Amino acid sequence: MSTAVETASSAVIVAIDGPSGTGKSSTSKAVAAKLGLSYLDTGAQYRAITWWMLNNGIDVASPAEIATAAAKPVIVSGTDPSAPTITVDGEDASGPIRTQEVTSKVSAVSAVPEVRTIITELQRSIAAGAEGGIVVEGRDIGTTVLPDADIKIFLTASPEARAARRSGEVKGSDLAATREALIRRDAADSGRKTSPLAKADDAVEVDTTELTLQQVIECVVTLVEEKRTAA
Ligand SMILES: Nc1ncnc2c1ncn2[C@@H]1O[C@H](COP(=O)(O)OP(=O)(O)O)[C@@H](O)[C@H]1O
Ligand SMILES: Nc1ccn([C@@H]2O[C@H](COP(=O)(O)OP(=O)(O)O)[C@@H](O)[C@H]2O)c(=O)n1
Repeated sequence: MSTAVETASSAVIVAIDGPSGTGKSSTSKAVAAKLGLSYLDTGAQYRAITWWMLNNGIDVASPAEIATAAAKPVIVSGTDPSAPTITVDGEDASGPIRTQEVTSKVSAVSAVPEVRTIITELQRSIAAGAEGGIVVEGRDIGTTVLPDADIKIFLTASPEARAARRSGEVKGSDLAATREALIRRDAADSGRKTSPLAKADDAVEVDTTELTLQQVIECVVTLVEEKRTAA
Protein backbone atom coordinates (compact mmCIF):
# COMPACT_ATOMS: atom_id res chain seq x y z
CA MET A 1 0.00 0.00 0.00
CA SER A 2 1.54 3.34 -1.08
CA THR A 3 1.55 6.05 1.58
CA ALA A 4 2.23 8.99 -0.72
CA VAL A 5 -0.69 11.38 -1.10
CA GLU A 6 -0.42 13.73 -4.08
CA THR A 7 -2.28 17.03 -3.80
CA ALA A 8 -1.99 20.38 -5.60
CA SER A 9 1.33 22.06 -4.70
CA SER A 10 -0.40 24.88 -2.76
CA ALA A 11 -2.49 22.42 -0.74
CA VAL A 12 -1.36 22.07 2.84
CA ILE A 13 -1.94 18.84 4.76
CA VAL A 14 -2.20 19.18 8.54
CA ALA A 15 -2.21 16.07 10.76
CA ILE A 16 -3.56 16.44 14.31
CA ASP A 17 -3.31 13.45 16.64
CA GLY A 18 -3.71 12.80 20.34
CA PRO A 19 -5.79 10.98 22.93
CA SER A 20 -9.45 11.61 23.75
CA GLY A 21 -10.47 15.02 25.08
CA THR A 22 -7.31 16.87 24.13
CA GLY A 23 -9.28 19.13 21.78
CA LYS A 24 -8.53 17.54 18.40
CA SER A 25 -12.02 17.91 16.88
CA SER A 26 -12.72 21.44 18.17
CA THR A 27 -9.26 22.67 17.19
CA SER A 28 -9.17 20.96 13.79
CA LYS A 29 -12.60 22.26 12.75
CA ALA A 30 -11.78 25.82 13.79
CA VAL A 31 -8.33 25.82 12.15
CA ALA A 32 -9.74 24.39 8.91
CA ALA A 33 -12.56 26.98 8.84
CA LYS A 34 -10.16 29.83 9.53
CA LEU A 35 -7.67 28.79 6.84
CA GLY A 36 -10.21 27.66 4.21
CA LEU A 37 -9.17 24.00 4.42
CA SER A 38 -11.24 20.82 4.37
CA TYR A 39 -11.62 18.82 7.58
CA LEU A 40 -11.68 15.08 8.25
CA ASP A 41 -12.65 13.45 11.57
CA THR A 42 -11.15 9.95 11.28
CA GLY A 43 -12.51 8.92 14.69
CA ALA A 44 -16.01 9.38 13.26
CA GLN A 45 -15.16 6.83 10.56
CA TYR A 46 -14.05 4.23 13.12
CA ARG A 47 -17.18 4.99 15.12
CA ALA A 48 -19.30 4.57 11.94
CA ILE A 49 -17.89 1.14 11.11
CA THR A 50 -18.39 0.11 14.76
CA TRP A 51 -22.02 1.29 14.66
CA TRP A 52 -22.60 -0.73 11.46
CA MET A 53 -21.07 -3.86 13.08
CA LEU A 54 -23.32 -3.52 16.13
CA ASN A 55 -26.41 -2.99 13.91
CA ASN A 56 -25.61 -5.97 11.73
CA GLY A 57 -25.19 -8.64 14.38
CA ILE A 58 -21.40 -8.83 14.18
CA ASP A 59 -19.80 -10.09 17.39
CA VAL A 60 -17.40 -7.24 18.17
CA ALA A 61 -15.51 -9.52 20.57
CA SER A 62 -14.47 -11.57 17.52
CA PRO A 63 -11.67 -10.02 15.41
CA ALA A 64 -12.29 -12.73 12.78
CA GLU A 65 -15.97 -11.76 12.38
CA ILE A 66 -15.05 -8.07 12.27
CA ALA A 67 -12.37 -8.73 9.64
CA THR A 68 -14.77 -10.68 7.41
CA ALA A 69 -17.38 -7.90 7.51
CA ALA A 70 -15.01 -4.93 7.35
CA ALA A 71 -15.43 -4.13 3.64
CA LYS A 72 -19.25 -4.24 3.66
CA PRO A 73 -20.35 -0.82 4.97
CA VAL A 74 -20.05 2.18 2.65
CA ILE A 75 -18.79 5.12 4.72
CA VAL A 76 -18.91 8.63 3.28
CA SER A 77 -17.44 11.66 5.10
CA GLY A 78 -18.38 15.26 4.25
CA THR A 79 -15.37 17.51 4.80
CA ASP A 80 -16.82 21.02 5.20
CA PRO A 81 -15.50 22.13 8.64
CA SER A 82 -18.63 24.19 9.29
CA ALA A 83 -20.92 21.18 8.70
CA PRO A 84 -19.02 17.86 8.74
CA THR A 85 -21.20 14.85 7.89
CA ILE A 86 -20.92 11.08 7.98
CA THR A 87 -23.18 8.48 6.37
CA VAL A 88 -23.14 4.69 6.42
CA ASP A 89 -24.85 3.00 3.47
CA GLY A 90 -26.48 6.35 2.75
CA GLU A 91 -27.88 6.81 6.27
CA ASP A 92 -26.92 9.79 8.46
CA ALA A 93 -24.80 8.32 11.28
CA SER A 94 -23.65 11.53 12.97
CA GLY A 95 -25.91 11.07 16.04
CA PRO A 96 -25.78 7.29 16.64
CA ILE A 97 -21.98 7.08 16.40
CA ARG A 98 -21.70 9.15 19.61
CA THR A 99 -23.62 6.75 21.88
CA GLN A 100 -21.99 5.17 24.93
CA GLU A 101 -22.35 1.74 23.33
CA VAL A 102 -20.32 2.74 20.26
CA THR A 103 -17.74 4.59 22.41
CA SER A 104 -17.19 1.49 24.55
CA LYS A 105 -16.73 -0.82 21.54
CA VAL A 106 -14.83 1.34 19.05
CA SER A 107 -11.32 0.49 20.31
CA ALA A 108 -11.93 -3.25 19.78
CA VAL A 109 -13.15 -2.70 16.22
CA SER A 110 -10.46 -0.17 15.30
CA ALA A 111 -7.71 -2.55 16.46
CA VAL A 112 -8.54 -5.07 13.71
CA PRO A 113 -5.93 -4.76 10.91
CA GLU A 114 -8.46 -5.35 8.08
CA VAL A 115 -10.56 -2.45 9.41
CA ARG A 116 -7.52 -0.18 9.56
CA THR A 117 -6.43 -1.04 6.02
CA ILE A 118 -9.85 -0.14 4.58
CA ILE A 119 -10.32 3.04 6.62
CA THR A 120 -6.73 4.19 6.01
CA GLU A 121 -7.20 3.85 2.21
CA LEU A 122 -10.42 5.86 2.48
CA GLN A 123 -8.65 8.59 4.49
CA ARG A 124 -5.79 8.83 2.00
CA SER A 125 -8.17 9.15 -0.93
CA ILE A 126 -10.11 11.92 0.84
CA ALA A 127 -6.87 13.78 1.63
CA ALA A 128 -5.68 13.40 -1.97
CA GLY A 129 -8.99 14.80 -3.24
CA ALA A 130 -8.92 17.89 -1.01
CA GLU A 131 -7.61 20.35 -3.57
CA GLY A 132 -7.39 23.31 -1.20
CA GLY A 133 -5.71 21.32 1.57
CA ILE A 134 -7.09 19.53 4.62
CA VAL A 135 -6.84 19.14 8.39
CA VAL A 136 -7.05 15.44 9.31
CA GLU A 137 -7.45 14.48 12.98
CA GLY A 138 -7.11 11.10 14.66
CA ARG A 139 -4.66 8.81 16.39
CA ASP A 140 -2.27 7.61 13.64
CA ILE A 141 -2.45 10.35 11.02
CA GLY A 142 1.11 11.64 11.45
CA THR A 143 2.63 8.17 11.90
CA THR A 144 0.73 6.02 9.38
CA VAL A 145 -2.05 7.60 7.33
CA LEU A 146 -0.23 10.73 6.12
CA PRO A 147 3.44 10.38 7.12
CA ASP A 148 4.34 13.11 4.59
CA ALA A 149 1.90 15.67 6.05
CA ASP A 150 3.24 19.24 5.91
CA ILE A 151 2.58 19.84 9.60
CA LYS A 152 2.04 17.35 12.39
CA ILE A 153 0.62 18.33 15.76
CA PHE A 154 0.24 16.02 18.77
CA LEU A 155 -2.18 17.37 21.38
CA THR A 156 -1.96 16.23 25.00
CA ALA A 157 -3.65 17.18 28.30
CA SER A 158 -3.78 15.71 31.79
CA PRO A 159 -6.33 12.91 32.33
CA GLU A 160 -8.11 15.20 34.84
CA ALA A 161 -8.52 18.02 32.31
CA ARG A 162 -9.65 15.63 29.60
CA ALA A 163 -12.18 13.90 31.84
CA ALA A 164 -13.55 17.26 33.02
CA ARG A 165 -13.96 18.40 29.39
CA ARG A 166 -15.67 15.17 28.35
CA SER A 167 -18.04 14.99 31.31
CA GLY A 168 -18.86 18.67 30.78
CA GLU A 169 -20.46 17.59 27.48
CA VAL A 170 -22.90 15.15 29.09
CA LYS A 171 -25.32 16.43 31.75
CA GLY A 172 -25.19 14.41 34.97
CA SER A 173 -22.17 12.32 33.93
CA ASP A 174 -19.88 10.90 36.60
CA LEU A 175 -16.40 12.47 36.46
CA ALA A 176 -14.55 9.47 37.97
CA ALA A 177 -16.27 7.00 35.64
CA THR A 178 -15.58 9.22 32.63
CA ARG A 179 -11.91 9.41 33.64
CA GLU A 180 -11.65 5.62 34.00
CA ALA A 181 -13.36 4.96 30.64
CA LEU A 182 -11.11 7.50 28.93
CA ILE A 183 -7.92 5.99 30.40
CA ARG A 184 -9.08 2.49 29.38
CA ARG A 185 -9.72 3.62 25.79
CA ASP A 186 -6.35 5.42 25.58
CA ALA A 187 -4.59 2.27 26.84
CA ALA A 188 -6.35 0.10 24.24
CA ASP A 189 -5.61 2.60 21.44
CA SER A 190 -1.96 3.00 22.47
CA GLY A 191 -1.38 -0.71 23.06
CA ARG A 192 -2.75 -2.20 19.83
CA LYS A 193 -0.31 -3.75 17.36
CA THR A 194 -1.48 -2.02 14.17
CA SER A 195 -0.84 1.75 13.98
CA PRO A 196 -1.37 2.59 17.65
CA LEU A 197 -2.04 6.07 19.03
CA ALA A 198 1.45 7.61 18.95
CA LYS A 199 3.27 10.88 18.41
CA ALA A 200 5.24 11.01 15.16
CA ASP A 201 8.93 11.86 15.67
CA ASP A 202 8.49 15.08 13.67
CA ALA A 203 5.23 16.19 15.34
CA VAL A 204 5.00 19.34 17.47
CA GLU A 205 3.58 18.45 20.89
CA VAL A 206 1.15 20.95 22.42
CA ASP A 207 0.04 20.39 26.02
CA THR A 208 -3.44 21.94 26.21
CA THR A 209 -4.04 21.36 29.94
CA GLU A 210 -3.62 25.03 30.87
CA LEU A 211 -4.66 26.53 27.53
CA THR A 212 -8.09 27.74 26.44
CA LEU A 213 -9.48 26.30 23.21
CA GLN A 214 -8.92 29.71 21.61
CA GLN A 215 -5.23 29.63 22.56
CA VAL A 216 -4.81 26.15 21.09
CA ILE A 217 -6.49 27.23 17.84
CA GLU A 218 -4.23 30.30 17.58
CA CYS A 219 -1.14 28.19 18.28
CA VAL A 220 -2.00 25.71 15.50
CA VAL A 221 -2.97 28.47 13.02
CA THR A 222 0.41 30.14 13.67
CA LEU A 223 2.28 26.86 13.11
CA VAL A 224 0.45 26.29 9.80
CA GLU A 225 1.03 29.86 8.62
CA GLU A 226 4.73 29.69 9.51
CA LYS A 227 5.06 26.50 7.53
CA ARG A 228 3.21 27.99 4.53
CA THR A 229 5.42 31.09 4.56
CA ALA A 230 8.58 28.99 4.76
CA ALA A 231 7.48 26.73 1.84
N1 LIG B 1 -8.25 23.85 25.56
C1 LIG B 1 -9.48 23.54 25.97
N2 LIG B 1 -9.95 24.02 27.14
C2 LIG B 1 -11.19 23.70 27.59
N3 LIG B 1 -12.06 22.91 26.92
C3 LIG B 1 -11.65 22.41 25.76
C4 LIG B 1 -10.35 22.69 25.21
N4 LIG B 1 -10.23 22.02 24.04
C5 LIG B 1 -11.40 21.37 23.85
N5 LIG B 1 -12.26 21.61 24.86
C6 LIG B 1 -13.60 21.03 25.05
O1 LIG B 1 -13.38 19.67 25.42
C7 LIG B 1 -14.33 18.81 24.82
C8 LIG B 1 -13.60 17.74 24.00
O2 LIG B 1 -12.95 18.37 22.90
P1 LIG B 1 -12.78 17.63 21.51
O3 LIG B 1 -12.33 18.66 20.53
O4 LIG B 1 -14.00 16.83 21.16
O5 LIG B 1 -11.57 16.63 21.86
P2 LIG B 1 -11.04 15.34 21.10
O6 LIG B 1 -11.47 15.46 19.66
O7 LIG B 1 -9.55 15.39 21.26
O8 LIG B 1 -11.64 14.16 21.79
C9 LIG B 1 -15.24 19.71 23.98
O9 LIG B 1 -16.39 19.98 24.73
C10 LIG B 1 -14.42 20.97 23.77
O10 LIG B 1 -15.22 22.13 23.64
N1 LIG C 1 -7.09 7.71 13.42
C1 LIG C 1 -7.86 7.10 14.34
C2 LIG C 1 -8.97 7.78 14.89
C3 LIG C 1 -9.75 7.10 15.81
N2 LIG C 1 -9.46 5.81 16.12
C4 LIG C 1 -10.34 5.01 16.99
O1 LIG C 1 -11.62 5.62 17.06
C5 LIG C 1 -11.97 5.88 18.41
C6 LIG C 1 -12.87 7.10 18.46
O2 LIG C 1 -12.13 8.23 18.05
P1 LIG C 1 -12.67 9.71 18.34
O3 LIG C 1 -11.65 10.63 17.79
O4 LIG C 1 -14.08 9.84 17.88
O5 LIG C 1 -12.67 9.73 19.90
P2 LIG C 1 -12.91 10.93 20.89
O6 LIG C 1 -11.58 11.15 21.48
O7 LIG C 1 -13.36 12.13 20.11
O8 LIG C 1 -13.92 10.43 21.84
C7 LIG C 1 -10.65 5.96 19.15
O9 LIG C 1 -10.77 5.66 20.54
C8 LIG C 1 -9.82 4.90 18.41
O10 LIG C 1 -10.12 3.59 18.87
C9 LIG C 1 -8.36 5.19 15.59
O11 LIG C 1 -8.09 4.04 15.91
N3 LIG C 1 -7.57 5.84 14.69
